[in-house]
Amino acid sequence: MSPRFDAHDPESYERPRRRTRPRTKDRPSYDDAVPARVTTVDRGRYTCLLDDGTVVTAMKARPLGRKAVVVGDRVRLVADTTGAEGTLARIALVDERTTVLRRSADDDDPVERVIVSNVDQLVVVAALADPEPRPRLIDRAIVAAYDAGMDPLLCLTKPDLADPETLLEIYRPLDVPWVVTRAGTELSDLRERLAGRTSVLIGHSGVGKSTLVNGLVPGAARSTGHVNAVTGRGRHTSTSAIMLELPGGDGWIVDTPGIRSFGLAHVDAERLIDFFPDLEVHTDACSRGCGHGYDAPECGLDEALAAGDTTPGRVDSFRRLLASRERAEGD
Ligand SMILES: Nc1nc2c(ncn2[C@@H]2O[C@H](COP(=O)(O)OP(=O)(O)OP(=O)(O)O)[C@@H](O)[C@H]2O)c(=O)[nH]1
Repeated sequence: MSPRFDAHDPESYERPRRRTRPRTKDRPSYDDAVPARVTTVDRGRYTCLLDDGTVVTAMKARPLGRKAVVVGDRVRLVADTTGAEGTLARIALVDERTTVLRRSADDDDPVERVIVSNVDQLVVVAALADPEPRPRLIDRAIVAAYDAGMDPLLCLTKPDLADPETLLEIYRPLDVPWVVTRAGTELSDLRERLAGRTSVLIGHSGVGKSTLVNGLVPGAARSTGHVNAVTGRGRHTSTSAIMLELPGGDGWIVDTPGIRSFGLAHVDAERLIDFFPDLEVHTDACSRGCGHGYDAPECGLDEALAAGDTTPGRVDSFRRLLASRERAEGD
């Protein structure tokens, strides 16, 4: 059996004897701890990148307890940080996160998962066909981005299979920037948007995210799958989030496993309308207390629909999301 503590464990040295001194809450200062960034997590092992490019494998130090450490976290490492084969560092501290992207499996799921931290742009990758685009999932992801204080970017893939125009008609009125990418091309529009930023890529399985990542970061070797002809779904070929530096040090991307749902249990139903700015402008004339839902009487959204100032698809997307959130909050 391996010992529970070793010489590097911050709690193990100068451990007071119980009878002579009361237990202190003071933690070691970690002055010598080495700053690093978590690039991927696999079964309790954290791959961390030091500022000088050294890749170090680490585990959590005991004082962190059950605190989650996620991809994107800026951490302080102690113990062996050489990165030499077979060595293991310890994550002693996690720096305060500037942003966190969370999602729950469903809107009423109390278990929230932090997917990634410290990113400033959320790239919603959606295929124009194979699998069919799912505007409601896209809308949810955009809401999640705004809620997390990140800038959304819509990235539409597989333009050789369907005309982007159909989907762009929905999203053009929003202020959400978009790019269209095709596998095997330069990806220059996307690169421009990613330059100098830290971006997380999310999207339903099979939309071509791994293909994009491989195009952006040569050598990333993200495995690509084939879309199942029957279900239209990818095979979930990517299993864990991973953070990669763009060539030339021009920013970072985080590739996440394909997702099927994007629960928003943490977003207040009342605030939802703020995340649909193209619809929000039509609610000025609504009476106080108007919830803008399906059954709201004399709602500005219905007037806008009647006047042709918005589309049924957009209003429906908002109202479905609202109904789902209200149901969850009423539980
Ligand atoms: N026609 C066409 N096919 C593409 C394009 N980009 C990717 N594909 C194909 O779409 C399939 C799925 O691509 P992946 O990159 O594996 O998709 P993913 O989103 O990473 O899927 P997961 O790994 O399951 O999350 C592959 O067969 C790709 O070759 C494109 O621009 N056009």
